[in-house]
Amino acid sequence: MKEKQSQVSRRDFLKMSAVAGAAFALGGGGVGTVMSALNQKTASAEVSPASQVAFYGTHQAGIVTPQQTYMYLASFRIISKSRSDLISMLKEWTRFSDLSVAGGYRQSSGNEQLPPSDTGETIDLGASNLTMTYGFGAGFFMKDGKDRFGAASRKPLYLQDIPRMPNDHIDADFQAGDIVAQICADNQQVAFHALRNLIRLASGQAVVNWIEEGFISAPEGKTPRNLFGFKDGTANLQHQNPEGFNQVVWADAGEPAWMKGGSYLAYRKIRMLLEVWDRTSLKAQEDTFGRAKESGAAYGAKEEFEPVQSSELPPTSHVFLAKQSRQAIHRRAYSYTGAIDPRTGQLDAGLLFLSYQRNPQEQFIPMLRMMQSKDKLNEYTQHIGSAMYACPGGLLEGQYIGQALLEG
Ligand SMILES: C=CC1=C(C)c2cc3[nH]c(cc4nc(cc5[nH]c(cc1n2)c(C)c5CCC(=O)O)C(CCC(=O)O)=C4C)c(C)c3C=C
Ligand SMILES: [Fe+2]
Repeated sequence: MKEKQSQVSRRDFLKMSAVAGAAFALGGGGVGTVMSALNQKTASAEVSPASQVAFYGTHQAGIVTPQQTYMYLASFRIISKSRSDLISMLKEWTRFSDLSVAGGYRQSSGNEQLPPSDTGETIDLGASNLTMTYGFGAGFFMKDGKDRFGAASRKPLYLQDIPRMPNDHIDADFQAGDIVAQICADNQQVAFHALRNLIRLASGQAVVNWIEEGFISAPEGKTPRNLFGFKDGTANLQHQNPEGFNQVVWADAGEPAWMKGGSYLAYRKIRMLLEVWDRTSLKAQEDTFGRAKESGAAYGAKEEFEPVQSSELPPTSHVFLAKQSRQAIHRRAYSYTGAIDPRTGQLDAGLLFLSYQRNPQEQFIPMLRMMQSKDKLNEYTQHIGSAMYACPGGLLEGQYIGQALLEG
C-alpha cells in the first residue's frame, strides 16, 4: 500500500488552493479563473510513501485496498443547476484528494485577513493510508424526470435503487443522494479532515444528505470481528486475486466507457440488536452464522479458511443462504456506534455493510432478497439505510473525478 504521487500536481495545488480558499471565503465565483492564473509552486510536508495509497490508476483506491481502521461515508446532494459549476467542484475535489492522499495540506495565501486555506488538523499527521473513493447515485443521471447534467445517456447498466425488501426498516426520508464519498484512513483525524474539506469545497454546489462513521480493527493479517464478536470478511479471500477481482468486482463489458475498471457499491446500514444478541446462547449465535465464534471455522471444518460445506450448515444460517445464492461479492463493512436510542434505552450500533460487485442485479440483490426473507440473522438486525452507487474506474493524472462520465 504505497506509492508516489505527482509532486507537480500536489505542489501546484498547495498554492492554487490558497487562492481558491480566498475566493470561496469572499463569496466570489470564478474560482477556476483565479486558480488557472496561478503557477507558483509551494513545497509540501515530507510524508512517508509507506503510508500512501495511489489516487490514480486503473481502479479507484478504497475498493480492493486492504481495509483501513476508520471510514466516513458521506452522501451529497447536488444543489447547483450549473454543469460547469459542478465540474469546477469536481476539479476542486480531485486536487484536494490528490493532495490529501499524499499527506499534503493546503498552504495559506499569507493574507492574515483571510481564513486559512486548510483547516489544519492534519499538519504533521501524514497520509495514514487515506483513500477517497467516489460513486454516483441514480439521481445523478435523472431526477424528477430531468437530466440535470447531461449524463442520462451514460447511465450505467445496473444502477438502480435497491428495491424494498421484506424486512426493511428504512427511514422514509432516507435518500441515496447524487454522489457518495467513501473516505478511509488509519487515522480518524486524517479521514475527518478529508471529509470536512470536501464539504467545504462543495460550498454552494452540493450539500450533505448524511454522514456515517465506521471503524474496524484486527491484528495484522487477521480477519476483523463485527460487534457480534464474529470474524467478518473471511470469504473475501476466495476472490482476493486479480482474476477473482475481475470476476467479482470490476464492471463488465457492455457498460459505458467511464465504468471500465469501476464497480457498483451496495450500501446497507444495519442496526444490530446488541442487547438481544448478548442474551443469546453461544450455540444459537453460532447457528446464526454456521460458523464457530472463536475460530471462525465453518460448521464441519476446523479452521477459518477451510472450504464451507453447505450440507453441514443450518438451512437458515447466514452463510448457508449466502452460498445458496451462488454469487460472490466483495465485502468492505465497518462497525458503527451511535448514542442510546431514547425510545428504547438500547444501544444504537451495527454494521455499515458495503459490498462492491460488477453487477449488483445479479450478485447482490437476489442474495439480499433471500437473506431478508429467511436469514436467522434477521432476529438480531434491522436494515435502516440502503443505497446503490456506480463508482467510475480510476483516474489518470490530469483528469478530474467524473470527467469520463460528464464529458464521455
Ligand atoms: C446481502 C448481502 C449481505 C448482508 C446484508 C450481510 C450482512 C451481515 N453479515 C454479517 C456477518 C457475517 N457475514 C458473513 C458472511 C457473508 N455475508 C455475506 C453477505 C451479506 N452479509 C456473504 C456473501 C458472506 C460470505 C459467505 C460465504 O461465501 O462463505 C460472515 C461469515 C464470515 C465471512 O465470510 O465473513 C459473518 C460473520 C452481519 C453481522 C451482517 C449484518 C449486520
Ligand atoms: Fe454477511
